[in-house]
Amino acid sequence: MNAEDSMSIRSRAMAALIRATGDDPARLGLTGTPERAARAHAELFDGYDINPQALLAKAMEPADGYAGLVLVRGIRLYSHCEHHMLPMEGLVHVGYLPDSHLLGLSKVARAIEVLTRQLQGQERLTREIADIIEKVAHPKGVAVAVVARHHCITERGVRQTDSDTVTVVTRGTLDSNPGLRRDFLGLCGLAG
Ligand SMILES: Nc1nc2c(ncn2[C@@H]2O[C@H](COP(=O)(O)OP(=O)(O)OP(=O)(O)O)[C@@H](O)[C@H]2O)c(=O)[nH]1
Ligand SMILES: [Zn+2]
Repeated sequence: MNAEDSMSIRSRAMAALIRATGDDPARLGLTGTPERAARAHAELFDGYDINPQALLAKAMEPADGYAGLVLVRGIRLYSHCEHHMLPMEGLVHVGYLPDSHLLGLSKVARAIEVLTRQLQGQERLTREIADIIEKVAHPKGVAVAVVARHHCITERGVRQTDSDTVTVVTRGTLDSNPGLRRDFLGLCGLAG
């Protein structure tokens, strides 16, 4: 679908949603709202046309003797759950044990942002982040933890306002070596 078609579909959908809400998209305060909301929607879901793996691969460098754990902690997460299309927000922590190459630190956050600008499930997002790091850097181990609050849980439905969800994927030595796994969780503030 071309960009013009997709914006026109979004604008019409936003006007229909306003009507279904019980309001009138033609009233003064809502002038331009369907088009504005359509632009915001397109911006929040612009992760479909970018390849996160290619983005991550842009800034690789030789490990040059560094063989320790690399942790990129506290990457801001703002995404939308595929169940309700409501926001989920929180933090992503990424750790890997390099083999021959290091990843550009900013590219880790950039690649994650691409994945978050799609409809997501927290478990799938966690796995997809681990997948692309494995494919691009071929590290000895990789670990990804996501801590997120889902508005579908906190703001509606069961309304568990204090509940968050933690997901952890570990691969390679970060999975098989309990000490390394514990180090990762501890450095992320997730160990007992
Ligand atoms: N596993 C998983 N579940 C999620 C995620 N986001 C939302 N959900 C859940 O998806 C489920 C959808 O359940 P349904 O019964 O179809 O939807 P619902 O009637 O709106 O359910 P309630 O939220 O319980 O009111 C709910 O239990 C949500 O909490 C996620 O990222 N991962
Ligand atoms: Zn949801």
